[in-house]
Amino acid sequence: MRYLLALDQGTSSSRSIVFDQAGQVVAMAQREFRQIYPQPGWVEHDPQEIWSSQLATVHEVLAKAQLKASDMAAIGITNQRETTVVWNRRTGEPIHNAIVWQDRRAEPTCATLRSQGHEDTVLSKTGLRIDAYFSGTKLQWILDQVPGARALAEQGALAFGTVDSWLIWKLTDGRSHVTDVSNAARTMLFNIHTNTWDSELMGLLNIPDALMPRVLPSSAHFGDTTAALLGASLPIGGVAGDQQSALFGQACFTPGMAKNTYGTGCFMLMHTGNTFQRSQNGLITTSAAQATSTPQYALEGSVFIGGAVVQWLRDGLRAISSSGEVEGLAHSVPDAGGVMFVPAFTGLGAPYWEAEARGAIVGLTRGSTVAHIARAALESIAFQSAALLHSMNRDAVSGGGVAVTELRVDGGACVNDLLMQIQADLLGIPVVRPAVTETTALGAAYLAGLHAGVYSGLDELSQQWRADRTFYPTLPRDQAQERMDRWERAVRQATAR
Ligand SMILES: Nc1ncnc2c1ncn2[C@@H]1O[C@H](COP(=O)(O)OP(=O)(O)O)[C@@H](O)[C@H]1O
Ligand SMILES: O=P(O)(O)OC[C@H](O)CO
Repeated sequence: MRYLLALDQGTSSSRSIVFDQAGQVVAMAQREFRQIYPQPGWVEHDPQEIWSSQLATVHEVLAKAQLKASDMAAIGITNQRETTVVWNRRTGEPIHNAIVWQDRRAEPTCATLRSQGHEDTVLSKTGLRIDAYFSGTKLQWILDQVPGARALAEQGALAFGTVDSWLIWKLTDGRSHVTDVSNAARTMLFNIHTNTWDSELMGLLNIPDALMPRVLPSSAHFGDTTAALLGASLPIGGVAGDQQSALFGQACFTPGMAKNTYGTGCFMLMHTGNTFQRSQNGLITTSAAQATSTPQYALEGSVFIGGAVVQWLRDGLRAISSSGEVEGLAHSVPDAGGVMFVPAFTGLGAPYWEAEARGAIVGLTRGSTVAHIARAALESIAFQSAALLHSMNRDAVSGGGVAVTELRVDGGACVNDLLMQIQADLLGIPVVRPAVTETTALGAAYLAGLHAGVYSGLDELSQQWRADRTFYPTLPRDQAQERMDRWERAVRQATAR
């Protein structure tokens, strides 16, 4: 039996999972690490804690699985995306904390870039909107604000990386400074047509070339771990940003295949094959994980408040004492009784892009109960996701592609059967929950396994994918449309100024 070791470095925890060749979880280990909030709107991580927590989980998972490093055919890495690390090549020391994807400090720089009219250039080359979310302006901030950083960068003394690059540097003791296309695509510095760092964008943000990692397909030889670290040297054969990795782990390899991850927020990605599909409907275009050197693309949209609305019911409203209780409470009423909940706690993401919107609960009557609010909260996750999928379908079909025929789901909230049924009813297509819901880590394991020759190709992986449960739509389409219309009216109320 050949095993694969996946390192899943997420925003709130580092995890490691050992998979067997059939893609089943053998063992898992997880460690949380510190979230650092130096100012409102700023979010940082200590790169050394990212590394030490990740390494601890690797040792722990091997012990739990009762396996040795030498039993692993390869390592796959998947990671929180956009988070930016800069370190000194000689000492290996970071020169600043990692600036996390959620951090908004670079917004003024982005506003300037937008006012200078660079939006179309950025969008056409990178598929992205100009936003502080992406790495480029975070990197620029570090070079401008850390004393001496720019001069060191120009001399070639510093290295930039997203979290995958940082982990690979540590795993290989500085011998590999690399990343993969799906992570590079999140920097706003990478041309996703040519798969190269873009000199015009690098110039626009004033980023010296010498900082940048080498970019490889997502299934490739990224380096070998130092033998002393794990007791044997292991090849790193797969790397992908976590959302693209989940798309891969869900075996969504062809145009029109899509997945939605229901976590704190929701991330929906739809594969568009080797076609760069520019969105007319508020989505972004990104590189999908690439098993070969042929570029692969996806449309992506995110919902800021997904499962987090359930956390708010628990911690803010104190209507439930654990997230799992929401299903029973919402099930205790046949519908939301006309209540609509728009959880725009931090504005609304795609496809609305309403940064100033705030949460609203509308349609309350004297008969409304906390159960109706709980049901409306669950529905809000499904409404926001449906709005994303509708935008994707419009983009895909207008670009000559195909609409989504089933939605594959994962993430912490996909265990909620009621939510999944509401989702299928709104979308009018089956919603499919896989047997293995650790799809993010599985994607990285698959990418590594392909490179190590554990798998023959994508067909084998497609055949390996198994559904746990399929939720079929039961609601007549006109009623689903009427619900979406009421949702859109509620969104307009929440965004009215
Ligand atoms: N049964 C459930 N129904 C709805 N939401 C749930 C349920 N269980 C967990 N959640 C939500 O799922 C989220 C956690 O999912 P997870 O994938 O671990 O998130 P993340 O990776 O973003 O930390 C939380 O916001 C939690 O409220
Ligand atoms: O770490 P996660 O799962 O919250 O994912 C973060 C995303 O990659 C941000 O783009």
